[in-house]
Amino acid sequence: MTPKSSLIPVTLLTGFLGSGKTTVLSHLVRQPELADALVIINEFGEMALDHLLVAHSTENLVMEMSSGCLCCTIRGDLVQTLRDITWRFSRGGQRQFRRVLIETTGLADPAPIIHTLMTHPQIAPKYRLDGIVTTVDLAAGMHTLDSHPEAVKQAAMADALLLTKDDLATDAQRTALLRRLDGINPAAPRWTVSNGEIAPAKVLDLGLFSVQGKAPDVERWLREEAYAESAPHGHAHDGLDHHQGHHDHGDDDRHRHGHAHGHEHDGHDGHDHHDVNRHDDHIRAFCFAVDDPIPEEMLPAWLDVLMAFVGSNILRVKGILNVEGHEAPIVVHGVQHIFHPPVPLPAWPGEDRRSRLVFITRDVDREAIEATFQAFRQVLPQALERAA
Ligand SMILES: Nc1nc2c(ncn2[C@@H]2O[C@H](COP(=O)(O)OP(=O)(O)OP(=O)(O)O)[C@@H](O)[C@H]2O)c(=O)[nH]1
Repeated sequence: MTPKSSLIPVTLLTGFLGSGKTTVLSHLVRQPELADALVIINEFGEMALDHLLVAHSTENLVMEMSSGCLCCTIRGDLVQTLRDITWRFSRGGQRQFRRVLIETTGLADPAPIIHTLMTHPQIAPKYRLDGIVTTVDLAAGMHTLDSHPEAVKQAAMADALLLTKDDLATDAQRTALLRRLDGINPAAPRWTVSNGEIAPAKVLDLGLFSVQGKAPDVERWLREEAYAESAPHGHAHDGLDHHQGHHDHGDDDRHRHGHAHGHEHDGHDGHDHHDVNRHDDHIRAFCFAVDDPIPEEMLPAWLDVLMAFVGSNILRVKGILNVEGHEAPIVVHGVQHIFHPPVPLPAWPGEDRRSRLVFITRDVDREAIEATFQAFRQVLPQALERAA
């Protein structure tokens, strides 16, 4: 099997129509860190004029023009392109790029593209998803999220959020949007981006594995603390720790968006943290931890049932698991009903040996997920005993 770190990392740049993807891309491709990147623009319908800007700045560019059914053709074209580029962009048998950046059409649901990367028999063995980067327009974002569920999904699935057009946003727009993003995606770092200017390091190597083969940074990847409740919560008697919902805003620079208002002042302005779902985005973000090691036979059974019944509404799940009989942790990562094969890590990243899973779902509450977990935990030993 190819080691994870040697697969070609793919960054997905998504965001609603006009939210600033191409502007970000035009900036990124000019940076030396991206000299070894191949850019695929997955455009639907008419080519936007501003894409020519990108085309002038790099030779490593593939334009895909799709028409037909949005999700089917985009997926098919992408498979074709990802298959072809390894020989199209090779010289003397050497591949001329080390990473891929895909700009998706603003209307696309990112899930099918991610599934292709994770499961397609010719793609999954060569590529790995490095991260989903989503642009959100600070001025028009609220309206877009209200009107387009796919834009909510793009924001919910992101590993990093790029907040664009700060110069056009009023304080009220900015505050309202940031608060809404707290509910949709509390863990993704947010960066304010003016006219596309973003440091490549903020959008690359967002996955567990880096191009340089560095040790995986599980804490940064999981960001479990971002899901912690603002009010302290006692340790639950059922062996699960419950965290739901909201940013602690940290004291790192992940939220450095250049404004002291709003985002940092949550909880002091009359809104409590339950308010974050008031727009009825149906999005839930939560984490739960399990104290005791999980029986090995329980894990696939539980995940299978969960995925079968609510998989399409589990937008993202990431976890580090303590599995019985394993010294080191096992990492899992899923998008909707598709799970990456579990990856064993060489060692625990810190003292905390609990299993921790973070979920971003649509209309699936923490309680439902925990109830299935508890049910499996109680029923499985009995079932195994009976079968013996
Ligand atoms: N004022 C302002 N305009 C911006 C900024 N970033 C991008 N724009 C403008 O917003 C418009 C849309 O930006 P694009 O980068 O084309 O957006 P896109 O998401 O690629 O759009 P589609 O390809 O249509 O999905 C362009 O006219 C940009 O010049 C910004 O920070 N401030």
